[in-house]
Parts: sequence; structure tokens; C-alpha cells
Amino acid sequence: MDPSAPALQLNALACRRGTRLLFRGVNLTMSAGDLVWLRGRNGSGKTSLLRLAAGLGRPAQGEVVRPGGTPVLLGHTNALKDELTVAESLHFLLGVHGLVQDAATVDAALDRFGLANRRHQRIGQLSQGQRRRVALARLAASRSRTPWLLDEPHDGLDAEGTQALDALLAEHLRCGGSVLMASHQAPSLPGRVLDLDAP
Ligand SMILES: Nc1ncnc2c1ncn2[C@@H]1O[C@H](COP(=O)(O)OP(=O)(O)OP(=O)(O)O)[C@@H](O)[C@H]1O
Repeated sequence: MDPSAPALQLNALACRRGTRLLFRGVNLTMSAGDLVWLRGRNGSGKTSLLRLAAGLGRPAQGEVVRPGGTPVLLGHTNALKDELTVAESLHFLLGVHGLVQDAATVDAALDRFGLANRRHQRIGQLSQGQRRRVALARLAASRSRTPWLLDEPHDGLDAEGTQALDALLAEHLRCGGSVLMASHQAPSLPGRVLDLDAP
């Protein structure tokens, strides 16, 4: 793929939930190295926009173009099964995204989020922040140029977890990836803002 080509485009996108039009006329072009902070009040449609960008659901108007391939969508909830171990969970998540699932990849990804010594622990025995780390670890095994769509990824993380995530985000952007991130937190990395509350 041409490195200067867009990885993800939203063209005049509109989203309806029930009878409510959440947003319309949203345009966004994400290229290699782009970080976009998706802002908006509670209920403005950030999660809905990320889902449309990932190809889940149909827009009321407009289109999503994904020249960079299928994005990795990391939802607001962790969607992990209590009875699986940390390593089994990550192995499963990598499979869902069609990523390499070998033991070395799993161990390296867990290590990035300080989970190497918890690989045999069951999810049901972890704290919320530790579960968030397991969910995030899949990003460490993602292909370099894949667009990442992240819904409140910092939620539940302590300072060390936040630092690990921000380091991974910066690395992904340096390697030609792109990130669209719904967040209520103050920007910790330089990027553009897409504000769904803007008139
Ligand atoms: N399955 C659904 N059916 C109907 N309406 C829905 C559904 N899911 C969400 N909505 C509505 O769509 C609107 C936008 O929800 P969404 O989760 O996209 O907002 P958000 O900006 O991510 O909010 P938050 O900041 O609270 O996470 C809300 O008013 C919500 O009630």
C-alpha cells in the first residue's frame, strides 16, 4: 500500500439511533501517523461512530472507506470471559482479529502491559484495571499500519498502565499506523480533535 494513501475515510457520515439523528456530515481522513481525539458529551455518538468506522452497522448517510484494511476496534467494555486465563484470553482475541497467536507473541504483548507473571491467572480473579490491560494487550500484536479505533482505552488504568498505553500508541503512529480514540481525558499525545458537539 502507498504509505501516503489514507488508511481510513469517513465521508459525510450520519448516524441515526432509533428516531434520533446523532450526528451528520462527519468527514475525516486518517493517514499514516495520524492521531484523532474523538470528543463529545455523553450520548453524542462517539461509540456509534467508532462502530460505523469499524464496519459494524450501516450509516444513515455517507460512507466509510477502509483502504488500510479492517481496523482493530477496542470497545468500551472488555468483553472477556471470567473462566479463561489471561494468556488464553489474549490468544482468543488475537484470533478474532486474524493476528498471529503464537506463544512468543502472546507473552511479548502481555509483557508490555506488565501481565507476564499473571498469564495463568483467570480473568475472574483480576481487577478492572488488570482486565483493561488484557484487552489492550492485543494492540501490541497488531500489524503496523492497521488503523486503531479505541473507545475510552485509558479507562481504569493507573499511571503505569497509562504510560504503557501511550508508549504503544506513540510507537504505532511512528510505524505508520493511525488512531481514532474516543476519550474524555486531557490529551496526553499530540493529535487533531474531532468534536461531535461542534456545530
Ligand atoms: N442499541 C441502541 N439502540 C438505540 N439507541 C442506542 C443504542 N445504543 C446507543 N443508543 C443511543 O445512542 C446515543 C449515542 O450513544 P453512544 O454510546 O454512541 O454515545 P457516546 O458518545 O459514546 O456516549 P458516552 O460518552 O456516554 O460513552 C445515546 O443517546 C444512546 O442512548
